[in-house]
Amino acid sequence: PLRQDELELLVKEVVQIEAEDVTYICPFMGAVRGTLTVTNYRLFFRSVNREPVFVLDLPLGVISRVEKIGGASSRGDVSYGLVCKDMRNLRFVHKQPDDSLKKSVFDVMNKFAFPLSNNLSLFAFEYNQVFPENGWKVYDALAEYKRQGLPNESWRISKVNDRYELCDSYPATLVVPVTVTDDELRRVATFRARGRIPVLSWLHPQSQAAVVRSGQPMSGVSGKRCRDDEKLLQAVMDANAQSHKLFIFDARPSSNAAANKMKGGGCESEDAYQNAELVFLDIHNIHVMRESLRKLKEVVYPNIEESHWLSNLEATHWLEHIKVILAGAVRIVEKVECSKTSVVIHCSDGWDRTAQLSSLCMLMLDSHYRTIRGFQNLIEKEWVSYGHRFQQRVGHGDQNHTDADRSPIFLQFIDCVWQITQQFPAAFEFNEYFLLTLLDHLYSCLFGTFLFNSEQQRHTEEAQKRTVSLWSFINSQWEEFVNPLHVHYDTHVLFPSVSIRHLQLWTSYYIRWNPRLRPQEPLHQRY
Ligand SMILES: CCCC(=O)OC[C@@H](COP(=O)(O)O[C@@H]1[C@H](O)[C@H](OP(=O)(O)O)[C@@H](O)[C@H](O)[C@H]1O)OC(=O)CCC
Repeated sequence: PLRQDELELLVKEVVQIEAEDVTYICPFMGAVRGTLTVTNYRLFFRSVNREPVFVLDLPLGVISRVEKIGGASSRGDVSYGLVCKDMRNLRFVHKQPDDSLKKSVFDVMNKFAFPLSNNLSLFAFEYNQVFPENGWKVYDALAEYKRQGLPNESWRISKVNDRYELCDSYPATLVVPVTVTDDELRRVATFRARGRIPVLSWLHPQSQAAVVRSGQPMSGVSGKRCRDDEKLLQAVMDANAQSHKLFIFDARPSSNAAANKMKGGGCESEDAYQNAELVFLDIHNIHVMRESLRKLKEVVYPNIEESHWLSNLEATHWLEHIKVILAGAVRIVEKVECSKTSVVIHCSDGWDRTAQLSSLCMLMLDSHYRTIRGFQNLIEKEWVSYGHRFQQRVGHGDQNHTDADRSPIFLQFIDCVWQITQQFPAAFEFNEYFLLTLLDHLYSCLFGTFLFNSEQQRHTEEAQKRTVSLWSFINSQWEEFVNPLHVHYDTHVLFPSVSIRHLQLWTSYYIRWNPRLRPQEPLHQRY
């Protein structure tokens, strides 16, 4: 590849402004003078009069907010802070242009960093690079269900959501027990949060035990029941000859499930679901997770206070949340694999914690998802097609950085995947660089894969025609993302240890920008 320190424009990428006398205030090296170039996709800073040259190459989508720090100094210098979504903050000082009419480089940066707030479209809708493979074809729901041996004598493919009229955040293709009719499904949809009815995510190839996902039952404070919902869950259980029990995993703390009753939500009562056992997994909500990452960023960037490192890390609760999510997924895997029992996973809405749990348990249960293409399928299925609200959780191109619906749920999932790769280094076809690249493009707004909230929205906005899939790019340089240690075992089920002693802070991601700490060296060995 070309030398990284030259600005290499992508197709449709156009320089918007260039400023000569800009100084980057590096927290580690101090002031670095250089030129700052802003394009419709990225910010590119290159030092002058310095060996080796220092470069910052940042997709504008990573910027969470640009804030002016203080007014112009006596010498007309203005200082700006760029708070980023990828665990770093950048600080620049720029000589205010003499005639204030001229747009400053930061005004231009603001405009292209927040296109949605400036009546511009995301760069992904201009970027039309052609790759050897069309990544939008990587995932096909029917092919994936066929791979799982579906439909079969117990499970059918329903078209009840064909034009998203049953549930606008679900995919058009749903798998349900053969004994439940579409009309019954429509009645169940009125009883489950946002119409997100219990549907099949994964079927065990040997035991036929099922992993089913859904939104919470809208039982409310009065404990309303829905016969069709009860029949559906009974049919899920009956579809598995191996077991006379159904485990319902409610991802939430039981207190939150109770609190949701006030808003009409709630959980399955054991008298209404006689053959079901209800288990709460104590995973906190999106607000708790957003706050936890905010605290983690504070303790890792820019400086790591050596003396209180471990207590500061513990105080963020980040690794505690990772542990609880992994522990929940392992409990589900034990039920499905060892007890051959079918499970239903839900939370409040069924698009954050439920997606984390269903995708993590499928990753442990089915080695297909541990291949590069299989993992792409897993994300397209359990996250993209089942309506994880990527746009809302990330806030692509939107300047409203205080939006309480933003939350690092997908990052948390990738962190959990990374933890499992550390415990089973040969079990995955992909490497750490693959996971880091995915996260970079969660924010970059270069590809269409993570830009929407639902399959319906993706169809309406013709995402597949108007944007490039991240998988087109990934699969065009496949060898970069392969794990050399990988050995494929078809029927290997992974049971990761979830004790906090075996979990690690993912320093290659969270402490990526502190050059003094070489990420390949685990942090705890340094203190
Ligand atoms: C008095 C009014 C009661 C009330 O507002 O209930 C609302 C709940 C909000 O429910 P919670 O489950 O705590 O929080 C919800 C979940 O995080 C859900 O994700 P998921 O898909 O993982 O479910 C998000 O989509 C929702 O935006 C969020 O509100 O708030 C709480 O339960 C907080 C209790 C500490």
